[in-house]
Amino acid sequence: MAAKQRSSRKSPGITKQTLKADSQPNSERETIQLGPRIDWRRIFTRLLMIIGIMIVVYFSKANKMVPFATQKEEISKRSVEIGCSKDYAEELKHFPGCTPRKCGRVVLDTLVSPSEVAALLNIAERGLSMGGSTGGASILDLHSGALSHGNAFVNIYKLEEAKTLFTIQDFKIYSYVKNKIHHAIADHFGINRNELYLTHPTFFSRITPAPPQTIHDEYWHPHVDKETYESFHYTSLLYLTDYRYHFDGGRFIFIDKDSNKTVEPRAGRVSAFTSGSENLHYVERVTNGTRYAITVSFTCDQRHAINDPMLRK
Ligand SMILES: O=C(O)CCC(=O)C(=O)O
Ligand SMILES: [Fe+2]
Repeated sequence: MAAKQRSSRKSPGITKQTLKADSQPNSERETIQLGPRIDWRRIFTRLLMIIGIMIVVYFSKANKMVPFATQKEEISKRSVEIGCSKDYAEELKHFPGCTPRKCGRVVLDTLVSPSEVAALLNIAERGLSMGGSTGGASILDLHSGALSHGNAFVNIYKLEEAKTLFTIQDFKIYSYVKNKIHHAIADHFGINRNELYLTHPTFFSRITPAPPQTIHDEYWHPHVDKETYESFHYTSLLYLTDYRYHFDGGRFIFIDKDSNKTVEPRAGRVSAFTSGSENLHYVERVTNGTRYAITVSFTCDQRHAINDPMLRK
């Protein structure tokens, strides 16, 4: 009876031979067990722990912020080359002299002078004072006239009160700086400048911490410029205010596999990069102050070229 009870309680790892041995005296029974028992529970727990550690290491690496350009340093030129994504395959056939073959990023802090930055910031402030988004992100596009206004856009050139807002000098400086950026991009990426064109949208941006009201206020989503704006081949940003002095948050972040790379806005800093998925990026939410920048965009496709803006009477 006792033996029967024991056999009904048998557990994994106990062999026929052990059961037979049950009938032996206690001291002998212990030594007769066959081989070590496999503790599956322990193995499973260890495995879970290892997987957990691997996940933590992976994500901590992916979220690690490595500065590419801090606000404090003045960088005459800093660049990094990155393998081009496949995004350009088709365009390489159509625009061989312009489509990126050498992809990457470049930061130039001395291309645009402080007085040019001051003049451009002044244009942005004047223009945006005529409108502005109810949410945190406002734009002013001098080419099309688009100006954020409440939860929508108006044409600044149709606003009576904006008729005398801009001068010829404003447009001159805007085009002059744009041309410098155009040349610098062509030089850096080794392409023919005559086959590279300014494209839409090229615009001033103003970002504040105000809560978003529409999708246009949500600038912080990771994106690829070439997907958001189809015509883009090269994106550049000219920052007009300084990270940590004029605003908090608002750093530009490249999302790379190994770690993220940050570009801290600095007045006069030009940050240019190829617009494909090799340069997935986002802008951190601005938590304090006001951030001003200009997005200056370039295409290799002449059908998407835009002209310099002109004073309208
Ligand atoms: O303002 C910036 O730093 C970047 C904005 C941006 O990513 C965009 O307009 O696509
Ligand atoms: Fe972007």
